[in-house]
Amino acid sequence: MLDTRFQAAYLQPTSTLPCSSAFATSLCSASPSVFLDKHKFSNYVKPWVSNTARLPDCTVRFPQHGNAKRLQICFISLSEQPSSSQPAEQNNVKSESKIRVEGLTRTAANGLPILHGVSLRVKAGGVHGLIGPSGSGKSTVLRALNRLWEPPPGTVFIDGVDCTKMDVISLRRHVGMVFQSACLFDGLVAYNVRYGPSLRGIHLSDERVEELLLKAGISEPDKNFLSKSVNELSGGEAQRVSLARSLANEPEVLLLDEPTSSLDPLSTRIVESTVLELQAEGLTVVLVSHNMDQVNRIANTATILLKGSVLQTGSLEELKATDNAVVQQFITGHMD
Ligand SMILES: Nc1ncnc2c1ncn2[C@@H]1O[C@H](COP(=O)(O)OP(=O)(O)OP(=O)(O)O)[C@@H](O)[C@H]1O
Repeated sequence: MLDTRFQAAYLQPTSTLPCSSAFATSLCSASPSVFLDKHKFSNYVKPWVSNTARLPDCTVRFPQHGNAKRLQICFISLSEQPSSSQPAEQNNVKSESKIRVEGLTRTAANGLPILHGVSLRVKAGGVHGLIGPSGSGKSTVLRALNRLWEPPPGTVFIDGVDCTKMDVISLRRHVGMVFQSACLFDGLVAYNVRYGPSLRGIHLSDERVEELLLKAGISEPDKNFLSKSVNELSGGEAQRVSLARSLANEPEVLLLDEPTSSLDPLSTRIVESTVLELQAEGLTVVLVSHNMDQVNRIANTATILLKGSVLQTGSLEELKATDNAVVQQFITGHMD
């Protein structure tokens, strides 16, 4: 039986998605802590996926009969269930860092190391770039920050509180994440943007939805766009709708995993301006980007990761001033 919080989550709107077994595998490895009904899982997914442990991101249900390549996904990441532990804001611990990572280590199921003792700090209201070559562990660090995989206790702190001690649903509302490839719910654009607040009984007006879409870089988001099916969106539009959906929750921290990878230069600049505007209002941002120009435009601090270890972390000025030639190559965008 599932934890009662997650049974409740089953009642949330669902999305049915045709998919290949490869997609199912990547879904579960990208979100290794999805809660699921273990019986259905073992019937339908075991051949595809080895990690059955946890799924904080969404609930994945598999049909009892019929086409095993249709996943029914019940998203819970934006819902607010009763807290089983103290959320950060109710805890009186004060911290200079909005985010503190201390000796974060992860080892893959096959024993291969992914992260070795990563430590970094992000000040409240800062934009922190996570830089490094492909496979260096940037997304793994990012996903630990809102427990898309469960970091070891005592390694990830938000406002000084160990994130593993927080209610995961509350954590995710305050620490929003936008993935490189948008993962939208079946249905209309407006439904997606309204989804998080609607779970708290808040209905966003069309005007507010349009405003959020505009902030996310959609130019002239009119009623026609709001009533568009997400299946009709381009990759770049879907990425921006996904950003608008995160912004609708008014997060305190936004985790951005290459948020402009599918965008044209103009839309990229609009998203960057939004990040800077929100930062001015106090939002803390962690940005994974391969684009060093972008990091230079919007980040004030950064961490360079290399093979799962921190090469250097600090302000961009400190990184630029270092004598380390490898750091210099990263920071000037001459190595990736
Ligand atoms: N669940 C997992 N099981 C096994 N290996 C994993 C898992 N998650 C990540 N890895 C491996 O860990 C390494 C770091 O992956 P990660 O996605 O964090 O890198 P990245 O720096 O974000 O890469 P990119 O820039 O290409 O997105 C990769 O070699 C990846 O294959």
